[in-house]
Amino acid sequence: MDHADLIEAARDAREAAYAPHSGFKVGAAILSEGHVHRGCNVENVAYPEGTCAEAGAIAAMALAGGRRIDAVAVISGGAAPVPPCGGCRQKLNEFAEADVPVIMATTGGAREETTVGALLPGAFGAEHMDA
Ligand SMILES: O=c1ccn([C@H]2C[C@H](O)[C@@H](CO)O2)c(=O)[nH]1
Ligand SMILES: [Zn+2]
Repeated sequence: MDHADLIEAARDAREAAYAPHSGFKVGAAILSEGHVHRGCNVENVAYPEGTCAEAGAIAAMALAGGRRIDAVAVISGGAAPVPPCGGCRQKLNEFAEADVPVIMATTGGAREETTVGALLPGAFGAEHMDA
């Protein structure tokens, strides 16, 4: 499973996005121990209740028993690749090491790559809970 395949999985998930309020469809795919888990954004007329594609993919991973993120791909339809929102950065950090790649793509073919650690420097983690 290379990054191009993970982007294709995210592209497929994006087709299922429910985004009548923003019109902005997003798909995400997580590689976890050889398995791919996908998610799409699901909006709500009560806008804050909408959920991101990344959150959906994390939920799918957890349901399947996955507890480790090895790579993430996110795809959207705008001109520039979209990075995960702040809340999703924290959600990803729960299951990913700092060096885990995050590939951000557009349906038009643009592509950027960063890491979970670069997206959330100084993250609050379990180590901060030590008594
Ligand atoms: O990384 C992102 C950024 C935005 N969105 C969604 C949330 C909302 O439904 C729409 C516009 O913000 O895009 C995601 O799913 N993932
Ligand atoms: Zn988000």
